[in-house]
Amino acid sequence: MDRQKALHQYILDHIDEEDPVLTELDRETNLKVLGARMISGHLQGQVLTMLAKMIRPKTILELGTFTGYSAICLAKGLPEDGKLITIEVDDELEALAKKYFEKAGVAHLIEQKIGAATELIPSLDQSFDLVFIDADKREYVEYYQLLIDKMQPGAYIIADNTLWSGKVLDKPRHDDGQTIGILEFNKLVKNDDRVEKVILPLRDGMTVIRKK
Ligand SMILES: C[S@@+](CC[C@H](N)C(=O)[O-])C[C@H]1O[C@@H](n2cnc3c(N)ncnc32)[C@H](O)[C@@H]1O
Repeated sequence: MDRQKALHQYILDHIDEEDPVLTELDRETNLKVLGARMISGHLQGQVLTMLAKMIRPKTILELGTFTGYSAICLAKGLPEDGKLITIEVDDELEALAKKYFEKAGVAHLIEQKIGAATELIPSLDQSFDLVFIDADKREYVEYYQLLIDKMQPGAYIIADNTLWSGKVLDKPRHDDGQTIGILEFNKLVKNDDRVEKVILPLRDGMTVIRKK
């Protein structure tokens, strides 16, 4: 085992164990769903739960449900009267995610919406204490622009994959819309004086943004 992998294993050995329901969800996702590597996984999931418990949101919006792993982790930080709305464009994932929301005992806290995030966000007539952006990398800038004005001071956005496998360091090919999207998003956030921001070098990079 190389040193990086050994350290990762050391971390896993010294944090809380994964909820067995999440282990089962991870396994079923890997067996049945294309693109299973997109799932958050134990370390990132645990960080999301911890951040949600620290931020203590009453309302959470997630863009990019996939099979529901991160939604469950975030919902664990909600109070009993809290609510998480999660948006996913692929309707074939809805039933699997719902099954695990029920198994994890958080279904009553979660509302699933099926459709494109940019079309659904404007129809949401509430503000959110925490937003987790994890949908189409080409659209991160648009998601941010649709959401940031509606957010209250002290509200947070967490954006996933902001280091994009290190591709942020290289000049992107002109047809690589995802890398271009992430680069533009990172630049926009860096230059936006309305927010405080930090990039956590966790997994594929996670930016934590706080509205001032
Ligand atoms: C990286 S995965 C999300 C992983 C999930 N948050 C987790 O941690 O398990 C991205 C998801 O966003 C969805 N997606 C892509 N474009 C979208 C869009 N325009 N609107 C809503 N969802 C979208 C994809 O279908 C995919 O399921």
